[in-house]
Amino acid sequence: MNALLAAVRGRVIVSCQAYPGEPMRDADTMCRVAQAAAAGGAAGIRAQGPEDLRRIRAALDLPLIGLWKDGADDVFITPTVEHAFEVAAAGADIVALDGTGRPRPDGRTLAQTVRAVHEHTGRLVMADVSTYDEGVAAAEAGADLVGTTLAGYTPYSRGGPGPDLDLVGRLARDLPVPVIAEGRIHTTEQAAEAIRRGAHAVVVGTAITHPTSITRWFARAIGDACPPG
Ligand SMILES: CC(=O)N[C@H](C=O)[C@@H](O)[C@H](O)[C@H](O)COP(=O)(O)O
Repeated sequence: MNALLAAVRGRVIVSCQAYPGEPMRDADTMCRVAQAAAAGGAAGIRAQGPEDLRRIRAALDLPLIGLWKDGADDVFITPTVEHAFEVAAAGADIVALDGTGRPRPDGRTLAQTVRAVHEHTGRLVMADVSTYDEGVAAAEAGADLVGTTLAGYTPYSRGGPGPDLDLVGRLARDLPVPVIAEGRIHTTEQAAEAIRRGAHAVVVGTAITHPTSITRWFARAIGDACPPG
């Protein structure tokens, strides 16, 4: 097995991302968040945007999954080959990209995109998918690993408050490549269950690195528990 994949096997990868307009949307801040996650035992970091990736690459010697969210269209995770090349140039070891079957803005197929990343950058490709069929197709298209990242984020996939652990289990059982459990994993129990179901590694973002969401969860729970009056 590839050394990078071996290094994250059975471990947590922490996604360090802030959204446009948020107070933590700043490369130095994201780098510090990544360093804090590393101190807690993160086996790898997932981060977005060339600037954040460059900063994190310079500060940490951990496997780095990079992506670039761009565009409001359906395909927004590293939508074109040019985005993928930039992500690789910024220091990502693994380029994460949309692995659904939807049309890509540059007109390339997923297989053509994966091949281009392999040939021009030598990096591994993580295909972010939303369904079982997309996972199978992504592995056939040459993706080195498949993530359940987009489950619940396409109009035709299953959403819900928690992670799609059934999807994780089915893909892990059937795919010839490692499956990464990612998306709405909010508790340690869910993360452990993903590993039990065969996930190679677990990516956790919001529950570790997004204080606004975490605060909202507590505020809502306390509000619901508060007696009226
Ligand atoms: C759908 C989408 O755009 N997902 C993004 C992918 O990089 C991130 O916004 C998520 O935070 C990441 O996938 C981790 O998931 P969660 O934050 O639920 O643990």
